[in-house]
Amino acid sequence: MLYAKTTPEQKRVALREGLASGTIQQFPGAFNPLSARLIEEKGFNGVYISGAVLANDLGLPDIGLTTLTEVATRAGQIARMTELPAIVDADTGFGEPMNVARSIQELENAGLAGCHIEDQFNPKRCGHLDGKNVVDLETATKRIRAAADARRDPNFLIMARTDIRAVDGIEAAQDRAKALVDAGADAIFPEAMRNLEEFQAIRDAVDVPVLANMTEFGKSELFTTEQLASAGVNIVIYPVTLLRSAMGATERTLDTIKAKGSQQTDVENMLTRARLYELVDYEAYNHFDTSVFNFQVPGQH
Ligand SMILES: C[C@](O)(C(=O)O)[C@H](CC(=O)O)C(=O)O
Repeated sequence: MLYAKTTPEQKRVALREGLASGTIQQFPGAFNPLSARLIEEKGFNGVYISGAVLANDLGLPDIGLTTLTEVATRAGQIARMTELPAIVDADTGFGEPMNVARSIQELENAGLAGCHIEDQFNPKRCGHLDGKNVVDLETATKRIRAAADARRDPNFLIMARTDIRAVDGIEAAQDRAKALVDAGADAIFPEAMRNLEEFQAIRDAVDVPVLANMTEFGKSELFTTEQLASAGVNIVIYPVTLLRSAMGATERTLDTIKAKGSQQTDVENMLTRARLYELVDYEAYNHFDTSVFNFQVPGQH
């Protein structure tokens, strides 16, 4: 009950071990702390916290409008509710390299296991839209160097995301990935790869873990974990998938209520009261007194 028992330090070790395990790691995107619980219960390796989801949840587009405080606070609320490691989308790092350094320390404080910092210009765009721009190599590597230098826990994972593929092509993405690793990145997130060969090209260029972003309605086909693993990918995120599913169900139920005057026909698709209580561990709270204070008071037996 209450928050996770696993400490942020332990989660960071678990993330590193997972990445080194040789098994592709699956990180679905939680859209709130409760969905992180479900991700854990279903046996996934970790929780992804998407910048698009955090922005969209506030009714905003994903163009860099959210602040470090908002992201760290919400990501922390999600991370503390699961025993799994959580990694968060830190966009461009929320400013200049010095701001990036502070962002890393705040995300460590919030209990995250790692984050990714990207090389887009501000205002950033969704990685799967056209018309993106990337910063020059020096600016991109400074962000990563600042991030790597700032962390206090050496296991906090600094992942470099590059959006350069859409701007300058796959060879430029390979070159940039190499430079970002030289600057201190622990892993590479090559955004908007067109096919498995492109993932393989990044894999061949670097010797750190490679991430695949399996976001729907984007530029990448939705490959299976088996396909991705065969192209050398180590970790896959499904960033907006659960928000899209939940909002799809929400829209359908609203339409049902409107059309039929009742939600009755949708009830069978809902999480039951019992299941919801199970996810929030209701029973444990009910038994708090008996489990915590179940000892013999001296002199009273
Ligand atoms: C990964 C991503 O940055 C995110 O915010 O989750 C987005 C996801 C999306 O918009 O589908 C991205 O730019 O790919």
